[in-house]
Amino acid sequence: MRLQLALIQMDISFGNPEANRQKVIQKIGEAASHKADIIVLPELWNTGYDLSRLDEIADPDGTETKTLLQDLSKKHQVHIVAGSVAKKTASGFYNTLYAFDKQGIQAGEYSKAHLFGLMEEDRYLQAGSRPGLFTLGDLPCAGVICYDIRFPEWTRTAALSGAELLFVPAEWPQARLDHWRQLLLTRAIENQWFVIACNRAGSDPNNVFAGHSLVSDPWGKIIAEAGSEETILYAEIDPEQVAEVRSRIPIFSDRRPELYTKE
Ligand SMILES: O=C(O)CCC(=O)C(=O)O
Repeated sequence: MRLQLALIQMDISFGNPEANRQKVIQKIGEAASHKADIIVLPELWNTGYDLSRLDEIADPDGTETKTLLQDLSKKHQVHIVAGSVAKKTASGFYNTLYAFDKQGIQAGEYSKAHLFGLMEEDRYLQAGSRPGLFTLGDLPCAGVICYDIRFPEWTRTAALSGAELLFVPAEWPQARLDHWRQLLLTRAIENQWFVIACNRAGSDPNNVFAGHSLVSDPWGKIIAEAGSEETILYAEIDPEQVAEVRSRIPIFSDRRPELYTKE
């Protein structure tokens, strides 16, 4: 069965969760009316990178985000990979992805494992340490966030755990657009899965962001790619292509894990 994807490549209002929340409600409504099966949001869509004000603006325990996205996925009968939000907990702040199925049930939660020093995440955030595995309907999925795609061991771990679709919410800067595209396609080819990457558009006081959300098939072929402007990127995929590519070149059964034990 083919699936319709909608990636919401939005600009994010710096440090203004209420404005971002209103935009997310409107964009999810628009994507749902295009008959999307899965809607994807970018990284830190509630606050942007206004990290020094997290105490004031991060979502306490993610409660507001979870309530909103549960309601929207149920109302529109659509799976939502809700990008990530800044979350405030008793043990500090996290950059956390949530996923909800069409019934409005929370399917997954993942906190960014590799913190990006160039954007001061290591100063303000705590790192997650659990993999982001979840199921939408009967689709085995994984989520990682932005800088995480530079760590092939981490995405390989998710593929070895059975994921066939990788979701990547991001706030990736324009300055390294070439890395973004090459890393995403490489992660797709080496793990023979779909890569569904939703970046933000626009800029904040410190960075201009690249946009260029993209969807790659398990062969590394780009199915859809956005430009740099705010948009909703639509793409159609056939999840059965994963099994077909994995049987054509059987890298998982050809692996030699006994050779890969440097650490
Ligand atoms: O790795 C990069 O070049 C960008 C990463 C990034 O912007 C992030 O993790 O927020």
